[in-house]
Amino acid sequence: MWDLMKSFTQQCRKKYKYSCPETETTTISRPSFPRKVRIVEVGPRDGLQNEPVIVPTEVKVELINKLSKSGLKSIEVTSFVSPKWVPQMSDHTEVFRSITQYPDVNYPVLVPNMKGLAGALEVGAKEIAIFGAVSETFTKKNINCTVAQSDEIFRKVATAARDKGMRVRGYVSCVCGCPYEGAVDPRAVAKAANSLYSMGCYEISLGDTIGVGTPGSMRAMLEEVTKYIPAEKLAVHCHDTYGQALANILTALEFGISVVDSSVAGLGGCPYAKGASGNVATEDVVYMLNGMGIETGIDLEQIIEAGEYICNILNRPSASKVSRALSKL
Ligand SMILES: CC(C)(COP(=O)([O-])OP(=O)([O-])OC[C@H]1O[C@@H](n2cnc3c(N)ncnc32)[C@H](O)[C@@H]1OP(=O)([O-])[O-])[C@@H](O)C(=O)NCCC(=O)NCCSC(=O)C[C@@](C)(O)CC(=O)[O-]
Repeated sequence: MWDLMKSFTQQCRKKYKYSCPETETTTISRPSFPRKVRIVEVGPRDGLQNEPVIVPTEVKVELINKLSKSGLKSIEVTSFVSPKWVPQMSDHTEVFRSITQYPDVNYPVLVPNMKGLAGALEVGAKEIAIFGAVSETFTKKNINCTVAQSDEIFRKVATAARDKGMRVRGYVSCVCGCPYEGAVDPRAVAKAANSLYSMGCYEISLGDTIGVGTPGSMRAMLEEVTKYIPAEKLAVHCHDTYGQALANILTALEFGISVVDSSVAGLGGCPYAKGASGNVATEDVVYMLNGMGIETGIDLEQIIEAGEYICNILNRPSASKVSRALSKL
């Protein structure tokens, strides 16, 4: 048994390139993680879009203002999608116009088509996010078209937005699995990410929309995607349905990825991915990164306070383990 364990350990060392001295107390050399991580807060959009009861505009504005004070540099504010499809985001214009914008913070908005881009331009947004997916069924349910059609639409949107001087971020959904089609081929993820990259997206966020990924599937997917897109142009967007999000983020950090999407209080889910829970909680990501000595520039207390604020309004406990643990002290 012991021999078997020893040979397994040696295989793992080779595979994962750990260098361990053969002594009684083996120390595993640390993979080189990024020194700094930028967190993209998606709670006000990805988090709230799934709330069944309409959240008052002034609450959304107050939440975003609180988040702006925490040191976050990127807060996805709302989406300019069809109000028939996602009524919760129908106050996008008022929300965007009412928030206090800090000069060193980006306030991207999600845009599905040219009509959405027109709305974003009208309010003076400087950054948009477009969103593709690997799976045909998810794309049909989410934006009512095929993957090829969505590529065409987003290429037009990205070109027009960049012509107007806007920054464009791209999402790929279902990178570790699709709620309708199941397992996803990492090569298909690389193709979708590359397509967004070729449209001029400055960053591609890889979304584990239903949170089924594990460090194993995340690694396989990232190995494929990083063949085509440098790690410094990638972000990860991990939902925490199966409790794997922090482990998956750690895997991404090992690849040199230094941008992580997260949602205050772990709010959210996707209206077109039944059963998917919220994004990983921002509080939990910041706590982990603090513990690893990785800079985020974010004040954990202020994020916790913003999380408590929205949870009190929604009348539910926070999905952040860190926030729950600290509230018991
Ligand atoms: C794409 C459409 C519009 C197609 O929807 P459609 O019904 O095929 O569009 P249409 O062009 O036929 O238009 C239908 C109606 O919507 C209007 N319309 C059309 N576009 C807009 C617009 N931009 N803003 C406002 N109104 C719009 C349009 O004017 C028309 O109004 P009517 O003539 O019937 O009165 C629709 O499917 C849609 O809005 N989908 C968005 C769904 C969504 O927001 N999903 C969640 C975000 S994705 C996500 O959460 C995943 C992510 C990004 O977080 C990453 C991850 O976790 O994986």
